[in-house]
Amino acid sequence: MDPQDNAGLEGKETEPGQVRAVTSGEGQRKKLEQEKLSGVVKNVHRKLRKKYREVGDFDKIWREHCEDEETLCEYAVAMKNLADNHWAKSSEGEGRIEWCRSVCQEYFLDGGMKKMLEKDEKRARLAIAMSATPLNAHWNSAPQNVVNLLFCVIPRLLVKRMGYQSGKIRLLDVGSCFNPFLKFDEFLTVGIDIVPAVESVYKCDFLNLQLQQPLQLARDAVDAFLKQLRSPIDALPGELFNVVVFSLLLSYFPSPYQRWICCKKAHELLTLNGLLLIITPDSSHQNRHTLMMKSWKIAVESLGFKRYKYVKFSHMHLMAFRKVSLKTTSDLVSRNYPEMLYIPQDFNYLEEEEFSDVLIPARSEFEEDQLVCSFMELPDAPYDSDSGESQTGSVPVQELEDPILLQT
Ligand SMILES: C[S@@+](CC[C@H](N)C(=O)[O-])C[C@H]1O[C@@H](n2cnc3c(N)ncnc32)[C@H](O)[C@@H]1O
Repeated sequence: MDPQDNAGLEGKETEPGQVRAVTSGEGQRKKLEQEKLSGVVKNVHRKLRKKYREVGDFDKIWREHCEDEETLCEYAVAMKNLADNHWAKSSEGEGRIEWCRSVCQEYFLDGGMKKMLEKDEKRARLAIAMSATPLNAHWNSAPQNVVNLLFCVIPRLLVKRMGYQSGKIRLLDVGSCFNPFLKFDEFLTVGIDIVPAVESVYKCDFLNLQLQQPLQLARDAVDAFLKQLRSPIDALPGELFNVVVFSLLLSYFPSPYQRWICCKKAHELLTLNGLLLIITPDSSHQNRHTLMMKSWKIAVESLGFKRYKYVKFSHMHLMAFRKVSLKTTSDLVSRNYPEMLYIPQDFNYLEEEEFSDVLIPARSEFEEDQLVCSFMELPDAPYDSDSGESQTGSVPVQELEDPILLQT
């Protein structure tokens, strides 16, 4: 052993109960390796952004990017190495995957979705009752067809449209890289990536994925369809998945428009009441980008989602959105929703630190707040939970967990 390695001992567990001495030399080597690997990843993102700023034509630079196999392979190897040897031990690394898993468990398996549906149903009943019965009218005098609608038709529709009822949760992991969800039994996982780092991930460019008509098949047949998929995937039927995951995917793209396209595709690929899970890196403190996250919420909800959970880890934001409507809002153009999916790096001409402890603030907080305020002048999306919930005085648990909502 290198004598230098004995300097500055750190404790590290090897087997339960046994503590091995690890040298600061080893720690230093690991740190350097991690820096080198995240440097590879960051460089790819930077280059893509730089090219986008210079050339402007995203389709062209994306084609060239996807053809640059050497760079992409280096990226995939670096990501896998980070995941296997560095992030796995940190709460953030494994934490984001565990968070996705626990949200899905609570929602699909422990009654979360049912609760949300009951809430939706109550709201729908109330809305119909308000519009169909004269003010102060007694329930007994409501016309028979309204009663029928309220108590027979809507509940049946809701059950039919639950999307997930039993069996494995069908999960699409976009930008999967090393297929972190494959190990969980409750999921039927489909991992896709432009450069898979492991064999179980299918090669697929999500931005150019063609969407087809939904399959009209029973659950088992849909599961069988997913199990027989082969690389590369160029097209998929709509309404196929119960969950779509974008873990550290959206910040890969240099413009908000590509992030928007991804969210729109996720909406089409999800069954009604399915979940879109978005994780995006941000090492600044919890409140630094509150308005940016509010802006994302409005943009994503305009597609027919409703935010269900939000949490901030030290280095990332984690959001869960439910698909609550088959339609997206019709007023997409005038409100410019795609632009609302911005990240600080979009404006940052000096390069930034994405996965590090400190995000270099290129714009002052004042400048950033000004920019976001221009978005905030827009009225809230139709499914804004802030307004509805607080009026009734009932504060559901998931809203309490949502620091952004509490602040606003
Ligand atoms: C930062 S890595 C995240 C990997 C993994 N999801 C995680 O959380 O650690 C981003 C991944 O997205 C992939 N990716 C980027 N654009 C994509 C696209 N259009 N379609 C599919 N995958 C894409 C990249 O190849 C890369 O593996």
